[in-house]
Amino acid sequence: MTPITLLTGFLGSGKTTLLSRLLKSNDFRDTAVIINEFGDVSLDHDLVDSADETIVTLSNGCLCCQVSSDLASTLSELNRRRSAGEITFKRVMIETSGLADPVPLLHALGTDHVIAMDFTLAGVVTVVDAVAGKMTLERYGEARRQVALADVLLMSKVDLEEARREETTEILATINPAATVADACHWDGSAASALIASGVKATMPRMFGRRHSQRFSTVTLLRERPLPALAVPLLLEGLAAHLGDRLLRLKGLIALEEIADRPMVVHAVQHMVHKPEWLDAWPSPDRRSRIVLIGHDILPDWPGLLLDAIEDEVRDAAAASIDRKAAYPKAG
Ligand SMILES: Nc1nc2c(ncn2[C@@H]2O[C@H](COP(=O)(O)OP(=O)(O)OP(=O)(O)O)[C@@H](O)[C@H]2O)c(=O)[nH]1
Repeated sequence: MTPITLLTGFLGSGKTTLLSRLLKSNDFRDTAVIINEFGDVSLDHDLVDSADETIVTLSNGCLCCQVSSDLASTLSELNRRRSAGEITFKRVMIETSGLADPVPLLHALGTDHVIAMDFTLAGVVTVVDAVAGKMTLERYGEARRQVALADVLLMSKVDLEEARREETTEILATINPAATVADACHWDGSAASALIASGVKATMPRMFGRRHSQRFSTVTLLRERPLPALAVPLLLEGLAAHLGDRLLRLKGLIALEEIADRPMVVHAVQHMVHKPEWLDAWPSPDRRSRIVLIGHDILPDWPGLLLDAIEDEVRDAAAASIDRKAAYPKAG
């Protein structure tokens, strides 16, 4: 039987960051990964630095809404490829979308006979963002269910605001007192392997009604032409100022005019914009900038129009500055 670990946690809590780190450890070699993203353009696959052939992306929707068919067929296909000698793996990690309700996923893992023939649930790991955690848990039922069903709760971002640790620990204890709580940054490959080896089983939940407490939507911005660097902070500021609480998550892989060979990675989680990072190289031949926004009540065309306006303004300002320099009389 191949153990499956469910890695869950609300939007931007740090699932992909944890997964990337685990996959680099020796204990986690031979892991097949299924990544589910909410938007129709997937970025996490590009941000997890690991062997491509054992990573499967399920985008265009939330796994919990179409669970039994998609999950069973993905796991069957991984199994078929392993039997055919095309890939090897000893365990499976499923990174759910940040909006996934784990209940139908756990139900499918426990009851689907196709899955049950070869796979067994080894535990649920839920990442909780210590900075945004309190507000998220108060507002979103999805986040509370992810915490309630965890075997292990991993707190991320305590390095950003250590003062939130106690408050978040108390809230987690009220929702799920039985779970082990640890810091995400200290949770390494051997701790994860120990969980899998111990065979911790999430209690099989009863299926219950409404999966998403609100209507969430995604907006994707795609741009063929690299963006001027100054457009990026202006876009992030503009989105934050106008969307406020309606913007839950933004992530992007951006081609900049000034640094063409290395894509910039931007993340924002609710009101917090994380420091941008640069990948060493483009992960695929697709060099378009792609920015995904997830939230509610976002007019679908508006972020694109804002980006166009900012891009025009930045280019006009750069052109005007060049004109001014040319018109300035040279000394001597
Ligand atoms: N300082 C700090 N930043 C973190 C930590 N964990 C994650 N981040 C940052 O938080 C942002 C979101 O992290 P991801 O790993 O992409 O979050 P995710 O849960 O996979 O996001 P979704 O897939 O959109 O739900 C990134 O900028 C990470 O670098 C942490 O423990 N400390």
